[in-house]
Amino acid sequence: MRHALRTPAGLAGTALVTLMVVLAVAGPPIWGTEAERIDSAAILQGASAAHPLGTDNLGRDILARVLVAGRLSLTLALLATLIGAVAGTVLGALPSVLPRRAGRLVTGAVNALVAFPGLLLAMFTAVVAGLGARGAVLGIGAAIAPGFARLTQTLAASVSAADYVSAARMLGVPRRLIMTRHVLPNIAEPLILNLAQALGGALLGLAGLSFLGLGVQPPSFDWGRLLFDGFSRIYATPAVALGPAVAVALAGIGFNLLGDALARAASRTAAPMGKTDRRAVPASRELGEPDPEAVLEVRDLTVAFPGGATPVRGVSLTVAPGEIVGLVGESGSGKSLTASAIGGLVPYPGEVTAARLRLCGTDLDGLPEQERRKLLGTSLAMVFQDPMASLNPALRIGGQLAEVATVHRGASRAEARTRAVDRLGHVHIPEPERRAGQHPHELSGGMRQRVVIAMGLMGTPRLIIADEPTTALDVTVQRQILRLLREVTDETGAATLFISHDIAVVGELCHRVVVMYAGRVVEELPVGKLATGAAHPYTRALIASLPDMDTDRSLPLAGIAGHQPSPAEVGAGCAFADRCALATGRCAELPPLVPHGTGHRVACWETS
Ligand SMILES: Nc1ncnc2c1ncn2[C@@H]1O[C@H](COP(=O)(O)OP(=O)(O)OP(=O)(O)O)[C@@H](O)[C@H]1O
Repeated sequence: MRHALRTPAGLAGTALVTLMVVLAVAGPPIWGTEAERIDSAAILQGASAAHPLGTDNLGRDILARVLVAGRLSLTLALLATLIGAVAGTVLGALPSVLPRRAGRLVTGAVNALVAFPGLLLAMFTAVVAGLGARGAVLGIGAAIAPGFARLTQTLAASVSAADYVSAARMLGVPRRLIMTRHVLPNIAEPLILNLAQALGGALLGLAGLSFLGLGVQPPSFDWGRLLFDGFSRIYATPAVALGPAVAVALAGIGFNLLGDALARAASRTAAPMGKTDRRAVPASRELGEPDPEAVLEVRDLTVAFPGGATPVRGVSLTVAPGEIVGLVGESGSGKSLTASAIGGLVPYPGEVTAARLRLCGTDLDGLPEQERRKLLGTSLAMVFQDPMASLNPALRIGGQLAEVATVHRGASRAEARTRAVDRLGHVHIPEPERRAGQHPHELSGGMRQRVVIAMGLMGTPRLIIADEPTTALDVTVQRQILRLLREVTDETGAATLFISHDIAVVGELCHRVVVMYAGRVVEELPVGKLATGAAHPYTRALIASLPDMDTDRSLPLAGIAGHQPSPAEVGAGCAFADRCALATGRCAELPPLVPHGTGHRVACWETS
């Protein structure tokens, strides 16, 4: 930040803004009397030694008036900017809080206002609100608001994709609270930085309105008003108009330069905001027997996006209490979208359909929205890939954990905090009391992931969905987190859906493995059969590509030739056929997922 302010532009901006602020504070007490002193002997004079910028029609010194007018000009600009910023931020935040239809209406209105010329909007509002300083401030505020609204919407949209916002949504935190607690604090910095630039614009705008006679009215005067008064004499005695014009220009340039420098400094130092990694591709169809014991029961789950892409097609799976099921497949096979669909987190305009989607024996589909959120919030814990993105960087660890208990259990703040500290200890975080008072950036990656797991344990989760929870961690920490997941599953009896592209890790941790390819389940088998009993050519190829003790390290690792088709490319038959050595003409028809021994199912014409 300091570095950016030390650039020539930053220094010039800081100097000009400091000068304007000093002028606003010291101007009226020093030159106030001189600015108001009427001198009938010196009416309408040009520049002279006694009056460097001349005098007005009452013989008042224009230089003194310019120096005094700084206070009113800056105060009005500040007011207009604050009004515009607050109104704009509220407008920009509304779509995230309102129901979808009303939200779209507000977004449409903001878009229309952004397209409307700002000065016309200001003049229109100023005239409607009444001539004078109040009308001008409201007018300029109205002209500034759409820009802030658009900025808020854009920034909020980027933060809304963060995992910690998804987690809060899934926990059933009300939208209003998500906005004020998770989104606004994380977009406050760019919004505040934008204020400096907006202030420069407001100064120019207000001067413009006063110059047009729509702003400050006599006997008050700001720079715009002085410009208005001197303009008719500009050809005879230019100094009378140039004085206020230079003041407006310098102030406007100063605030813009400072705003630019601050924004540049922020963009250089800003930590990346949370991101979600959601790619997609097509999948498989099968209806197993209904399982009343299952914690999670998914039948024929499909996620489609407009334009024909269906990255998840007919996925069916169940997870029993205390069971860890691995959902494995290469990048883009639809694993994360399947998890998002279960958690109700598929982003708009994605459409989720399922013949059955049951959590803890309750049909999620038929449940009213509020109850669904409550059930998901209390029974489902989600652990995402990037723990930093899963935690709100602006909140302390303890506060984030406590939110779960206050939202769902109605716990008092003290109770919620005690439980948060207890849960942190439970996931083996040393000095949990101290850690609870820290922010996410003060913790290591592994510790953050433990915090995310602890957050899941704030409720009494029946299902834990861990989406690539160790991908962002180094190997040693990976092991610790995997051990912790196993421990938590054993202790709580929760069902765990463990998503990974790493079949070796899945083989170590899970009881059962579900293999996805291009949006479908192609094989489901007990982990014991993985090494030698896998039947689908894709599963076998995945296992064959794993290096072992006998692998010749001088040769490149074996891979699977070809690439997985994208959701838009998937045809009617087996999506793996193009890469499969066993493929025959029959593979043009979609193979169903059929039993292949105990607890084993496979979708392949050639091996089933
Ligand atoms: N919001 C979206 N709109 C359109 N397509 C999407 C969207 N989100 C995901 N997809 C598509 O869905 C497919 C599956 O994505 P998904 O994230 O579920 O894959 P994945 O198996 O979890 O991959 P990875 O292991 O890389 O996370 C991708 O090909 C992606 O293009």
